[in-house]
Amino acid sequence: MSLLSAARAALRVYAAGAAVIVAQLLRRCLGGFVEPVFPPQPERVAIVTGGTDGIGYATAKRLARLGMTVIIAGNNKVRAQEAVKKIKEETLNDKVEFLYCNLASMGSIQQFAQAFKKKKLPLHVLVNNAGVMMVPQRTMTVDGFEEHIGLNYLGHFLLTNLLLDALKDSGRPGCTARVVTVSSATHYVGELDLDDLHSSSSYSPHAAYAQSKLALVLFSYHLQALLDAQGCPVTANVVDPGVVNTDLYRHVFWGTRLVKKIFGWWFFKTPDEGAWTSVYAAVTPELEGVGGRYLYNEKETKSLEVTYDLKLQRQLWARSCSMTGVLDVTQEVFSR
Ligand SMILES: NC(=O)c1ccc[n+]([C@@H]2O[C@H](COP(=O)([O-])OP(=O)(O)OC[C@H]3O[C@@H](n4cnc5c(N)ncnc54)[C@H](O)[C@@H]3O)[C@@H](O)[C@H]2O)c1
Repeated sequence: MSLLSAARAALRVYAAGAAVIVAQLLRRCLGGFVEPVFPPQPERVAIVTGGTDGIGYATAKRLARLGMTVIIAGNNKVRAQEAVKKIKEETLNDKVEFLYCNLASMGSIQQFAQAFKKKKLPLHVLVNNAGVMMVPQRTMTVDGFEEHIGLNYLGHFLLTNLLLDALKDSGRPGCTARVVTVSSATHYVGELDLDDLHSSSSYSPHAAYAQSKLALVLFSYHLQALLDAQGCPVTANVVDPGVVNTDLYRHVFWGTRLVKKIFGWWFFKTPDEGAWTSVYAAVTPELEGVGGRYLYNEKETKSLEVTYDLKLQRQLWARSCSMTGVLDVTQEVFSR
């Protein structure tokens, strides 16, 4: 990627963020964000990736408050112990635990899935939330994938596929299991380079992040199409949390970090507000049996036009299967 294209990618990502911030500011001025109310979910089990911090922590806490059994999947044991203790204390729900899962390692994801299955628990909700943003230097995962596409996208692709049988076994018509995947408004400015998903020819942290978030939208839509074709009681939706005051911004330009520090309380959503759409997708009766939607501020909205391109969805799915060793059943399922 030339210097010019990298600058263009950065400008596009910042413009996407700025547009969301203006919309959030307007909403704050016009009455703010109204906390949604959800029904209790005492019998249901959820996994939340990246549930130790930020939006994931707020999501895990809200699900625990609704009475769910919550498993936090993450790669930071110390943060996880604190998070589990705090959630238990604040929600008075003891059914919260941590299971180690480094999404930047396919081996670790496989071990996580095995450890979860050993527990013989059902699985009703999988929240694919963890992520990294704008890592300055091109960094590789354990398996040699560029970190944004490897962790944010391929990690969740593999995890979801490994847990799909548990979700299918736990869902029932009228009470479907749900896959909730956290994307971002940056997907609107993302470009998918199927010939160079790992940015090996040149690297832009902004383009790499936006690409990973675009891939997650395409993934969710194709997953829903496969689930529909198989008649499975599982839905897959994708959520956009808005611009949220978390540590995700640790790598952004220092000027942006300064603005966030001073005005974050006003411009940004709180992590709790940022979690509402994930929780909505995970539990609201309004979405019973409804999948393949892009959700923002607890409402359906349109994602980038190219995300509805069925051929691109299939191509990305096939490429992801070959990179992660997942069996691609697309052809078989659609030719039945
Ligand atoms: N904060 C925002 O404004 C914003 C906007 C749009 C989308 N998002 C998305 O929301 C999600 C949560 O982000 P956040 O803002 O809460 O950021 P955060 O940095 O507070 O949390 C990210 C979480 O991901 C986990 N994680 C990172 N690397 C991991 C790995 N290798 N294995 C397992 N877990 C790992 C971290 O431990 C942490 O719990 C991300 O997918 C992000 O892209 C955030």
